[in-house]
Amino acid sequence: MEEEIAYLKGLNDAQREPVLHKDGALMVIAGAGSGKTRVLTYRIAHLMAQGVDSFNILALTFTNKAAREMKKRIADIVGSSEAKNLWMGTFHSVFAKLLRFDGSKLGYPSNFTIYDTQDSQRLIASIIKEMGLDKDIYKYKQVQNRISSYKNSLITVKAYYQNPELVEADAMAKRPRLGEIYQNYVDRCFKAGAMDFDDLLLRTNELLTRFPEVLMKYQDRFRYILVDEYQDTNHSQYLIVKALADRYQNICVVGDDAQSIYSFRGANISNILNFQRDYEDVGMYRLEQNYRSTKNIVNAANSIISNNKNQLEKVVWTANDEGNKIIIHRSITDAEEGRYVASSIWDNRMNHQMGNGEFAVLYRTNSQSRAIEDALRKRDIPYRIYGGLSFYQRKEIKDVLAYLRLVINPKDEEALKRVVNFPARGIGQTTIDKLVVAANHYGRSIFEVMDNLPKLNLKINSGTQRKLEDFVTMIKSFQIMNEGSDAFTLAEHVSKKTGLLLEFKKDGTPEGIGRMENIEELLNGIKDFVEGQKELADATGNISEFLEDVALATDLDKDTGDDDRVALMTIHLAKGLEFPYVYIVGMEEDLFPSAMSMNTRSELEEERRLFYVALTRAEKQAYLTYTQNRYRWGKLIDAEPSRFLEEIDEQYVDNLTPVNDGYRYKSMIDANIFGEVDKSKLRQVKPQNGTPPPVGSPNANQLRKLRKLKPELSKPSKSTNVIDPNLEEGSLVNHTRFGKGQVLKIEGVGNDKKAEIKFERGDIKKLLLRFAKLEVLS
Ligand SMILES: Nc1ncnc2c1ncn2[C@@H]1O[C@H](COP(=O)(O)OP(=O)(O)OP(=O)(O)O)[C@@H](O)[C@H]1O
Ligand SMILES: [Mg+2]
Repeated sequence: MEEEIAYLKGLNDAQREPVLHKDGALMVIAGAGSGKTRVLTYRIAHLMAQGVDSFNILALTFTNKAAREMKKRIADIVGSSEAKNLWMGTFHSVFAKLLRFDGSKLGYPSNFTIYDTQDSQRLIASIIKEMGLDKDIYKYKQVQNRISSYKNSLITVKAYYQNPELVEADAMAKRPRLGEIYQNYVDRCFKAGAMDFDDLLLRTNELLTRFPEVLMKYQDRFRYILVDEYQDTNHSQYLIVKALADRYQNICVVGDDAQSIYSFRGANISNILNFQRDYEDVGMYRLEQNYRSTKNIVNAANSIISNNKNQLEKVVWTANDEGNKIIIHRSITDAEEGRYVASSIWDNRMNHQMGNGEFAVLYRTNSQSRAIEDALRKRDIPYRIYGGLSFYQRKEIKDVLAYLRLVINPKDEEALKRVVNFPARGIGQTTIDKLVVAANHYGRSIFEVMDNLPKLNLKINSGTQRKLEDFVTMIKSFQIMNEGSDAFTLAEHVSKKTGLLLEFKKDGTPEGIGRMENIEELLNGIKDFVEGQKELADATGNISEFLEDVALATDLDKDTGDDDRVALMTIHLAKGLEFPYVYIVGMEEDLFPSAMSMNTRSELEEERRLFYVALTRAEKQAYLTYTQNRYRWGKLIDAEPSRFLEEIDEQYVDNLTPVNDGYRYKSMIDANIFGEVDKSKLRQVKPQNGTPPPVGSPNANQLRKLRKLKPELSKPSKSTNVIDPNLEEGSLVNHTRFGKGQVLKIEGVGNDKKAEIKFERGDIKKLLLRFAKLEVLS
């Protein structure tokens, strides 16, 4: 009879079993893309179809987005609005809701505030300051981490003091007063009627243990409990689930030990291993068929994860197409990496009629988004940053840009209003209002009014008048400096001289420091821009060129309501999601694997699982990119390719083409993949030193050597080229930044040789061949 239920046709045999499993405990352990989430979804639909009241079902997902999608899918399957009644969401959102009902028993108001991580960090930073502790020893982020991990292990302040090992460990780490900070922090949150993220779990546990009648109520309510991504539940979450499921034991969990990536937040893989011990008569299911990805991607992912010693035995295969090989791309700088990603997305969109939403760019840390964002903006490719603000939307970035705009155009009113009193210099709103009135009256700009105060009787007191004049003088001094300086030199000077950097630095809060770091990152970007402009024969690299560049770009920030955007996010956030095209950027040692996670085997294995998660997000095509040099704090750092690149079985990878400056992955690879360029027409550039380049993909050994091969060029500014003798008028070329184009004209000799090129994007540029990153296609 069950075979007749139409929706079960959407499942294979192995998936159908756990969906149809009767009451009791069951667990599905299976690799990425094998339909675990699908099983969970269908099981809920099936329960409802069998008459289980939707009010009695609790489903815990990894993201709220996943919950929304699941609800929609369930509504589709059971064809009713009943799905609305399901309690479904992340642990945090579901238990925040529960605490709003019953948290009053613990003394919290029902409208308690939820502190996000930044709020918590800020509070901890001020407690450290108030206690007069050394902030270099008591680093607020570390302290917050520590407190968070105690909470997730249900170690209250009292329990902390009762555990000599913990107290000792903190004392050894020169933080003997950590317990006091913890106590103060808890008190302050409580007094403020606030819970932090960890409290949402900790207090739920407290509620369920201290008040049996509350526990009974929810046990009775949630007769069926389902948990996605079970491998990443922490101890606190584990205990909540266990308590709630204890009465009926109708619990279904799905997970993949190979995708456990939150142990740094206390996730505990033993939850999976102990499941059979925790419940009676557990139904165990395995799924092996991956429906998401091509054979190449599935096999490559398997080859990576096989390097981990600690893992459950598992098979993953797919009946999907072979697909394209994974593309590895090397660039000289992170900016070039961004441009490669943008141009590749551009090409894929064109050649495969793809929407922007079918692309994702994944990175290990948030700050990597800047270079990618810059490149996407330049190509007018809409994107969305998940889990953070887009770079140019940030307040401090807008502040710096406002000053720079004023240097170029003091009449820029918005810019002037934004910064005339920031950092604060005692120019109040009344004064500004007077200036605006006068400006309107005389038909002049506010700046001009400010510049002529003695002649205009505006009834502004002499003290304020002086402050206004100082501001004018400062902007004028920037203008003078601008005449002989490039954009970076000026921007750095402006950031310091205006007091912006200092303002955020002395603020001392985590937020202030974050803002300061963002300004540094902006300066990195400007520096890189200046280097790039050196290629252009008619560019100077000054600030107005930079601003023009950004102005075009920032238009993209305006929300057009268009949801078709490239997704940018950290790998951690990408868990459970899927995209046809996935770019994993920054495949470099110390970045991925992260420098902070290489001390023990288990840390390294977690990084490897993270890589496995990243790669298995891709349906059709995966790109892995890395760069030889990366800007950090305005300095160029040598980077080595990630060890993970070597770990992929080479048969699934399309790799580098050697060129004269050591090796370089060339954009011919992607051109070739998408059938635009006949590979045989691509010439290989001869090496300078006479040794013929190895042909084809390098093997692991070659890659290893490559990792050791120090980049010849430690700064892009020095990266002068040997001009390709085949370059002539009419040649088809590919530029790392501007894409494909045709040479219209060549002029000059020697170091001055320039080419005028019409690019496919529509613009004509004159490039200095000595610097231009050009490749001759034919
Ligand atoms: N039997 C099936 N028929 C068709 N498509 C399927 C089937 N099973 C799964 N899929 C599709 O395969 C993709 C992967 O499924 P799903 O997201 O459920 O896998 P998962 O095991 O949860 O993956 P992850 O480990 O990444 O969370 C989804 O697009 C899903 O709709
Ligand atoms: Mg899933």
